[in-house]
Amino acid sequence: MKIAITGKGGVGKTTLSGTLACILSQRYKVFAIDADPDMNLASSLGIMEPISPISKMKDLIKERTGAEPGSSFGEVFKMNPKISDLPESLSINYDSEGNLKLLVMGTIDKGGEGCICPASVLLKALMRNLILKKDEFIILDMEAGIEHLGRKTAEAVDLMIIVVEPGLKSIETAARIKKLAGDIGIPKLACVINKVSNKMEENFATQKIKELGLEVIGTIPRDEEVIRADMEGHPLAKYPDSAAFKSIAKIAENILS
Ligand SMILES: Nc1ncnc2c1ncn2[C@@H]1O[C@H](COP(=O)(O)OP(=O)(O)OP(=O)(O)O)[C@@H](O)[C@H]1O
Repeated sequence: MKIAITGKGGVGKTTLSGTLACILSQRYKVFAIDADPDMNLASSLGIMEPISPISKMKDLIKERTGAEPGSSFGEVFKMNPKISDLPESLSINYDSEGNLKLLVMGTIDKGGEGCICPASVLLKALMRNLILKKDEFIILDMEAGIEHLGRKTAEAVDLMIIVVEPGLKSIETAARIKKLAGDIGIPKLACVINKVSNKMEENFATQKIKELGLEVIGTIPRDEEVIRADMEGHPLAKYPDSAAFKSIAKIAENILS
């Protein structure tokens, strides 16, 4: 199953992605893909060493596409680089059993819309390969803009989760994501409400999401343990008794049911 996690900046996409990946990897093979420019997924898994994103692997980009990253406009390079071996060779094993693997995509400094440069061609090909070919769980931590998924890749995403927090800004972003997701053919959308402090906030967000015609598949409370885990550089999965972890475990069950 392929799950893309999106939403406005700072709503908790990475916390949800990392924790869901940990929970699902207890039963399934999981590829966690960091496609968010902030590249925080590794630290939400408790991996503190710096990781070089694929977008910055100059030698690899040159070897596979035949061109230097950032090469000048008009340079000829391969549009269909060979990438089938890369998901395994470039991923970082999170656990000793190899059930949870992490891939950090990185970002391309775009010169304009729809940048076609060697690095972006390689990343897109890699994403397509992972999403279309792998039958494991894929958890894709994304930025709010989802156009770069591309229509063909989007069709292979089974579920897109939009994370919202109680407040109109993240709901407005959810509305925009819903429209884009419809445009590129994402088959199923659902919302998770994060950072909920009380019933009033939960009711507010639930009502707004309903008005958008979206389903809520879970609510995560605002929880000091999430902040503690973040400060200590631990994954939230290290705090299985925390209210936030338990709520995400329920969301995982919901997804699997
Ligand atoms: N349920 C929660 N309770 C308390 N704090 C939370 C909760 N969820 C997330 N946070 C905190 O909010 C901040 C943003 O979370 P996170 O990095 O997961 O969001 P994001 O949407 O991935 O952000 P970005 O868009 O910047 O990548 C972090 O400091 C995190 O610890």
